[in-house]
Amino acid sequence: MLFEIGSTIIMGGVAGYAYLKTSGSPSNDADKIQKIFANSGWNGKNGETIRLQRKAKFKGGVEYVYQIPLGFDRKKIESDKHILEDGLNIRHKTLEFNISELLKVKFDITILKQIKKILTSKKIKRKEVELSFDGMLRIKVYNESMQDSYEWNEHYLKKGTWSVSIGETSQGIVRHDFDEHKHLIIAGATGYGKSAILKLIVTSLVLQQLDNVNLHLIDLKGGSAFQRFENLKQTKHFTREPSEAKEILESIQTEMNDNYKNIVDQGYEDIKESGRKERHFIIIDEAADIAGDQDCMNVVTDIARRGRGAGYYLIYATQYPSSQSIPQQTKRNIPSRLCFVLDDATASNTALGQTGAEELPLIPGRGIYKNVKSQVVQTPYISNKEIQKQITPHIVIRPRKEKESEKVEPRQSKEGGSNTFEYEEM
Ligand SMILES: Nc1ncnc2c1ncn2[C@@H]1O[C@H](COP(=O)(O)OP(=O)(O)OP(=O)(O)O)[C@@H](O)[C@H]1O
Repeated sequence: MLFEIGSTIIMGGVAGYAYLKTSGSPSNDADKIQKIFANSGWNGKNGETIRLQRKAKFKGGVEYVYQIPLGFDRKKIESDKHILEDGLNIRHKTLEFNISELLKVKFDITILKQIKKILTSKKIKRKEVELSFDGMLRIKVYNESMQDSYEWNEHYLKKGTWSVSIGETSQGIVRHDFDEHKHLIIAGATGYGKSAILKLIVTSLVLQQLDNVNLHLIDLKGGSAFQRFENLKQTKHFTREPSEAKEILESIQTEMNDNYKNIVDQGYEDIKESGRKERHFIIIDEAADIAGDQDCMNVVTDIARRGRGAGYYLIYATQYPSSQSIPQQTKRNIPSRLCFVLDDATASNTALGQTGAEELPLIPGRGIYKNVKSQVVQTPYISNKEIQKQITPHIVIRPRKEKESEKVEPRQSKEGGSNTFEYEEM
């Protein structure tokens, strides 16, 4: 009996200690935000600071709404958002705390060691912050950070649409709707998820729009990320050679011009209004490799400018964002960006139009998706094995360089059947 009482007191004490040590009341965040702003010199021109107007709880966090003083530089806070996050996390860590683990503690001389081990082995949840401005400054403080990885599964698909799941946040899935926002620029240092998201986009488009999607894959990275898609019936062009890229781009441009003319001649504003179902995706991975070829870049710019009306959408990926690899005119026509971690603020500015990508944590798949607003996302990850499983039914056997006159009736592949292709990623 005495032992039971003793152990209950100890457990209660330990739980309380863990809570006090790691948690704070959410209302303190408002004070902390105010202090962080003051210490960071984020003031208006005459030194006035932000004023809290209201706060409201939402599922997963609290939103603070502030009045901002005149002359307030919002870009500065956006780029230095990490200071806000670090400040909010200094004494405000939450442990994933499970009482059942404490109940397993043995009452011997190692008890303190056991408890310390439990506490230190727990994953610390970091609070994340989202900023937005609509005349007021809105700061959303999330109680939990997003996971480091989200495995892809079929619930990410939105069949029959051009809306592709490209990210997870603690608030849910973020989608890029190609019929709404058209083209997309993807940038990021090597090894942080460019190829992975491109493969996910291609796989999603094929599964969502089997009969309507046309793929033009230009893979200049020297690897084999796109090779598994080469024999899809939806793949109209495929190359890994910069020398072939020009020919392919020019033939796409000719076809786009004809389609555009047809659509406009019939009195429609764009492909969506015309009711046509097919769309074309020109996907260029390592666009920097054709940036020096003015003819190629003229076509790229033309697709970025006029492709939206004809249903020709560009996905333009590079690991070296610079004014040469992403020309100004191309950038102007592609407001949507997905950016993984980059080396410095200059590269982030070029790719995203704002700094911040250089501050992203070094987690593959962690990026900033910028569309109407910019938000940090974790891209869902689809393994090569899963891609193979999903696309195998759509692979056809056909001669490598097929000419119109030589077209053979494609044979459909069966999953696991003799027509399956296996590729090793380089
Ligand atoms: N969204 C993700 N979630 C979890 N892990 C990921 C994600 N994206 C990529 N990875 C991991 O990072 C590795 C590198 O990703 P990926 O090949 O896409 O990088 P990359 O930016 O294309 O690099 P490179 O330019 O060198 O090819 C992958 O093999 C995978 O293990």
